[in-house]
Amino acid sequence: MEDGSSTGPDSSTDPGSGRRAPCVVVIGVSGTGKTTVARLLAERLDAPFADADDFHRPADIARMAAGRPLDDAVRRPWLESVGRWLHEREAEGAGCVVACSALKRRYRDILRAACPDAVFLHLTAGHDLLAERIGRRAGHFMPQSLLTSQLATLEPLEPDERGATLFVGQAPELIADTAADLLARPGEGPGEGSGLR
Ligand SMILES: Nc1ncnc2c1ncn2[C@@H]1O[C@H](COP(=O)(O)OP(=O)(O)OP(=O)(O)O)[C@@H](O)[C@H]1O
Ligand SMILES: O=C(O)[C@H](O)[C@@H](O)[C@H](O)[C@H](O)CO
Repeated sequence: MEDGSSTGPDSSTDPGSGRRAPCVVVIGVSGTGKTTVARLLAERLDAPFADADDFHRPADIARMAAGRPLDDAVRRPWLESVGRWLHEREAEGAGCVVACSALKRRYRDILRAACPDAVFLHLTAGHDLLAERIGRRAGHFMPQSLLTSQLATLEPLEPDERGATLFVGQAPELIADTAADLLARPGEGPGEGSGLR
């Protein structure tokens, strides 16, 4: 629609919907498939992808590999660096997808402070499915023994947090399709807990 107005959509706005390209944070405990699903979702959205594991200090990777969980103090600078990545991508306007555990509400607050429009997709599954997936995964620093601590630390999305929760029993491609669909229709989800808030 050409009306000569100077207040039309900027380069970050989907001309079809008038919405900005989303900045998505795929969250959840170890083994839920954050990296796998976030990568597929980024492809579907044609948006930049990052894995928050790549932002950890080597000493923190070594700590987790040795079976010692990170604590709030150690996670803060890591989350702030993930927040800077989100902030930069938001400024570029092409949307983005990052896989980042962001287990606690206050961790997500750090990311939201950097990127206020961030949408959180929480991937969930029960202990046994996750333990089985982590056990089968090769070449990753995260030991299965930290799953208990991850689940104990987890604070699910609260009602005022923008996002949705997806159970990960299906193939990763189907989960990414569902996520892309939810993002394309915010506010039209099938109901509390399953739609995008
Ligand atoms: N939906 C799925 N169905 C079956 N296997 C999956 C699914 N999603 C991921 N996997 C497999 O489960 C393992 C864990 O996936 P992934 O590394 O993506 O999880 P993650 O949440 O990023 O874990 P971490 O936080 O420990 O890095 C991988 O071997 C992956 O191939
Ligand atoms: O906050 C944390 O405890 C860490 O971010 C972990 O979640 C790991 O990085 C991840 O799960 C392993 O890949």
